[in-house]
Amino acid sequence: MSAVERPRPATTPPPGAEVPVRHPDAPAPGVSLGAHYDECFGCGAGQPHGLQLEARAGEGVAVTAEFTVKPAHQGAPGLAHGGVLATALDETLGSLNWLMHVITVTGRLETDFVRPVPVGTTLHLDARATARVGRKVYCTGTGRIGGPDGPVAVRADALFIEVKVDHFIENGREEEIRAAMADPDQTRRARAFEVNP
Ligand SMILES: CCCCCCCC/C=C\CCCCCCCC(=O)SCCNC(=O)CCNC(=O)[C@H](O)C(C)(C)COP(=O)(O)OP(=O)(O)OC[C@H]1O[C@@H](n2cnc3c(N)ncnc32)[C@H](O)[C@@H]1OP(=O)(O)O
Repeated sequence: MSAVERPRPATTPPPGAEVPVRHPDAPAPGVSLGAHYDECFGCGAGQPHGLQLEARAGEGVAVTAEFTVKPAHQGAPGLAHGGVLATALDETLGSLNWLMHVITVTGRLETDFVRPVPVGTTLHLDARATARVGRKVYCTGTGRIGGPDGPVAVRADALFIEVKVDHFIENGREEEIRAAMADPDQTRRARAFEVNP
């Protein structure tokens, strides 16, 4: 059965799944992860209306992040759009890549919207990987308001799938791929994750 035909929520790890392992070269807890791509809508500085989310390494295979909701992120008047909040969770979960030194992309993202999030609010996010099975990484995250220990406003369970750099080279629009490949830092960062001892 192909992935799109799957009838069941697939974000619950099966029995016997491996425990995710923190890579020995993962950034130390508290260290900022930086953007994986400057033009990323989630974390890049090159997107003025993007989320410009800043994530940092946590303990184990976990990260924390903050994102402040701007007027450009509204759905209803004065409130964050749900898709933007899902993006914040997606980006935070995606940054777990840095802790495991793998490249993964979102296969499935299940989001609960628990409380409305007003413009100007800083969303305090955390994410952790809970299990791995082959190329599949199971992970979970929350976004809180009012502080890192504040009430949960959004949460997500997700399934990320490991890919190689070729996934981007083969599927991305040519002009951006060419520019990324011409940037030695970008290429080095991406390729480094393919070697996963
Ligand atoms: C020099 C160039 C420089 C490049 C630099 C790049 C740097 C990048 C660095 C870091 C990037 C991080 C970016 C983070 C951004 C935030 C995260 C996002 O928003 S990512 C974007 C949104 N996601 C997608 O666009 C995926 C689109 N989907 C796909 O491409 C494919 O469907 C893919 C790769 C996910 C899977 O396709 P398959 O053909 O490789 O593999 P199959 O066999 O279908 O799946 C593998 C296993 O996963 C399950 N699976 C896949 N999708 C599933 C789903 N939706 N639900 C349940 N299971 C699923 C399958 O059933 C299979 O499981 P079984 O091994 O048989 O047990």
